[in-house]
Amino acid sequence: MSDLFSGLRSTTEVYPQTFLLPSFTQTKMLRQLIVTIIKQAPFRKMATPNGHYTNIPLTNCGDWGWVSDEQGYRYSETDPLTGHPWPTMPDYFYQLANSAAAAVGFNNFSADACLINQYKIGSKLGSHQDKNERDFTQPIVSVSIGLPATFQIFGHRRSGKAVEINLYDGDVMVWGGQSRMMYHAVKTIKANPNNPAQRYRYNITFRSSQ
Ligand SMILES: O=C(O)CCC(=O)C(=O)O
Ligand SMILES: [Fe+2]
Repeated sequence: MSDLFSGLRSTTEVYPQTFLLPSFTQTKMLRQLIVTIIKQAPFRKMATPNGHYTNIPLTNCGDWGWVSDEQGYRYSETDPLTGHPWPTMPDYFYQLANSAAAAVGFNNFSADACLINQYKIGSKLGSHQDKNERDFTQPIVSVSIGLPATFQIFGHRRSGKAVEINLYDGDVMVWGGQSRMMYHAVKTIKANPNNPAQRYRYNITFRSSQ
């Protein structure tokens, strides 16, 4: 683990091969880097195959970006909004993803895609699997910034009883191995009574897409 991202509280396995790394990172630099990224590739909702739009505005950085349109979900080397390559993944992001993965035993993680979601108060993310990547031996590394959230783990069923994990600014989750294909969701984001000025939650997921 690098000194930059050493955890303050202890790591827990919240579900088989799903790890919570509380306060693993500071988020000031991450926010600044997101500001730079969205100047080149703004947050946007994307059309979905069922004729709707994604609930959550999103963007990407890295060699590949997750995209959705009427045809389906996939990874693309270019931003459909601009036709340009996605912004380069900042080295700081790459180091963070690697050190989080390595901290829980995924030593060869190499993210080539980085999806950034923007949640406002009242928004949520429905149950889904992250399954558009090619190599399911590689984990997902997920970083929470801003407003708290409740992350739900359903396991191999889409719904039913969930394990609920509270996620706060700076928390990182890593899931891989037998959890890699788990169904997961984010419950409706609420205002933070400890910080009423906070308006958004950002989530960055690092993926090995190819
Ligand atoms: O926002 C989160 O914590 C999870 C996001 C997620 O599951 C996704 O982007 O696929
Ligand atoms: Fe996901």
